[in-house]
Amino acid sequence: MNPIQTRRAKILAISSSFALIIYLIRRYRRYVILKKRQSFANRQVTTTSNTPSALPIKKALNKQFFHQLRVIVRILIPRLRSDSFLLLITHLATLLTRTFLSIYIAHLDGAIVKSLVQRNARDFLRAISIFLTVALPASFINSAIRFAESKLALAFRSKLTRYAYEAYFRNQTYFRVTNLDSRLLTPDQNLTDDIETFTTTLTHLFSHLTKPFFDVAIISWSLIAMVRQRKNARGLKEVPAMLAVIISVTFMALRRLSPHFGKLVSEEARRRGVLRFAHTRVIANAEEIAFFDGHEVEKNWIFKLYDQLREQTSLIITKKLWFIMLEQFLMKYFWHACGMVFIAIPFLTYDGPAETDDPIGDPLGISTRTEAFTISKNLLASGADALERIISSYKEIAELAGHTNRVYTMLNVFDECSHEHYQKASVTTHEGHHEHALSNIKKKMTLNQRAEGQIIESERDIIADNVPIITPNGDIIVESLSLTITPNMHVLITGPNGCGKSSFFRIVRGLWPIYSGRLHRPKPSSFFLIPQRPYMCPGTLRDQIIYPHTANQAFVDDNELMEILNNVELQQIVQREGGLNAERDWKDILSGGEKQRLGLARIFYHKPKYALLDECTSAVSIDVEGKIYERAKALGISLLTITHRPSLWAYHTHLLQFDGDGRWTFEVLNTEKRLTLKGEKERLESQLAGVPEIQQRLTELRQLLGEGPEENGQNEDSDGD
Ligand SMILES: Nc1ncnc2c1ncn2[C@@H]1O[C@H](COP(=O)(O)OP(=O)(O)OP(=O)(O)O)[C@@H](O)[C@H]1O
Repeated sequence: MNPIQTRRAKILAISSSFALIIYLIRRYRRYVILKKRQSFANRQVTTTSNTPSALPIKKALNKQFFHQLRVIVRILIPRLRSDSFLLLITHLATLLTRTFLSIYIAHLDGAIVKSLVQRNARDFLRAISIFLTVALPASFINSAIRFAESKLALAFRSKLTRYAYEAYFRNQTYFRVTNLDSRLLTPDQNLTDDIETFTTTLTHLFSHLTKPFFDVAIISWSLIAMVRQRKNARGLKEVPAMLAVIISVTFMALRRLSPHFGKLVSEEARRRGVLRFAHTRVIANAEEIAFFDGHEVEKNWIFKLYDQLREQTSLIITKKLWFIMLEQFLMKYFWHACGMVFIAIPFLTYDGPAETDDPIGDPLGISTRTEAFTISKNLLASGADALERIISSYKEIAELAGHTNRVYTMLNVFDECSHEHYQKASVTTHEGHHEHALSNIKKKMTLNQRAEGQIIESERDIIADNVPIITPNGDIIVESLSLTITPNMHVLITGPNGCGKSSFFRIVRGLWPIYSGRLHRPKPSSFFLIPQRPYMCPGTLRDQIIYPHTANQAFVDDNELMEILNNVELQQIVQREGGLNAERDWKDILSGGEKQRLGLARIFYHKPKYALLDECTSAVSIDVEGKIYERAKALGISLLTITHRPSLWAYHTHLLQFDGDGRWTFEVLNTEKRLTLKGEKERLESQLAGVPEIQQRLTELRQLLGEGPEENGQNEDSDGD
């Protein structure tokens, strides 16, 4: 190296180190500021809104992102011999083959140009035929890359979906995430859209990053090999350092100016989920909305949600406009100019002998130079393209961080809910005001407290020992409940609305956690709940009766099924609907009373120890209701009934009464006495109901007779005198 070159290299090294130090200092200052802001924000947030969009993307892109990605990748590729790993290797192989083919084609292109400059028709035809021969496998490889990418995305999606569904349906997690936890607003969207978007983005990014890395490595090696051949050209040795500086400057500029795409797309996905949820609600409640002509309310709400989504999408599009412009300027035009300068260096600084293998046809070596130029230009263009993809994938990585966070949060919430660790935010309005104003609820438990009550499996009895009834929001409905229910009891449960009757069932069945005390109860299959609106599952009439069994698990034949339908006076629908194997949309084609009777048919099929009947005969006529109760009792099923109908009192032996203020009584039910008391109460009520009208008439009569309000007695007295 001559002294000028040495000085130049020193200046370059010092300035690069200086730039690096300044960059590191600025990054550190930025990190400190961000940390301060974050801790301040944490102090401000009172609710536990753990939605992925609330996470700062810078944080998500660092340690947290890599941790989350590692956890998910272990699910995607559980073993080296799994199908997803084999597909990954196939995908890598196609990408690598494509890179080698690109280099080969760049050289072939150079040979074609050289033969043209030399006016050598034979070489030209030979190069063209090789080009066409190579085009065939090259086209296949191009298509194979997409094929392998799509197959890999599908394999990843299937693995993750299977894993998530298993977790979702384990330990009643599907109930817990929506009822006992508030971290996932729309688990349906997490399970479908989010998984799909995540796996597609991941595989796309994988090929978008892997191929450019191969390209850069192999093209650099190719270019270096070409540089080595040009021993007489000056200024080529500085090219790698100059390249490094240009690439770092571009990367730093883009990173600094890049909007927070991860946070932006995560928020967009959240808003999309909320919009879809609103549509689902309209479909589920279409009949009620149509009855009230309430579509204006729904329409306005859905438009509002759509506008919020549109605003977010529009924001992303606008941010992308300026960012892509910057990207294009730096990586297309600026790099192109730099590339041309680098290519020009060996041509302009060459001072060796004439480069030609054909001193007669091309004494100045023009064809060789043109060939070298074409190859270098093609290689540099491919290299620049690869680098552009690596750098521009920064925003895709940021987006991937957003999707990763959503999927990871979903899996984490599923896992925690299945282990009874819940996080529930207090209910707030959009403005952030607390909405809870239940007048009859006296106390509120600290949210997110661990459920420390004991559940002990008993042989037959239900024994509650100081068990509180606490809603998932932390409202204490009953502070302590202690009672014993044995299978020969039939318990009537009454009390005002919202006093905790249905909640008692949820506690007994184990849907809500028990925060203290002890609950002895038989195994869950000993209970069968029939709600006011029984769930009609998809499938045949037979499936409705034996739910949740499937046809394969059914343990009764058709005659017995007809007998069961007879018990609920519903045998006529078999013929009407076309047999036990008829498939219908049962939710829509049956009347309210028929659905309730079909629901009740299930207890005659399953014959549980305890039937939990939650106002499930409100649409059934009183005589049929009575028959059903008698038949169920004859089968030895213990009935726990929530009802407001006195007609059902006669079928029960005990009464559990809540007063709505947290107090309760449990006693033997004396139906006759109770009916007498009720009759007397109703008589007095009807007498009292007439009193205001009598008083009103009396006032009118006094006015007509010209008597003052207090004159009545006195006047009569004076008349008499
Ligand atoms: N999933 C839930 N999350 C939070 N609070 C709930 C939930 N379900 C019910 N609650 C609250 O628990 C209280 C008791 O509800 P429950 O359903 O037990 O009432 P109920 O006595 O059966 O009333 P009704 O006669 O109207 O059916 C109510 O204040 C209700 O708002």
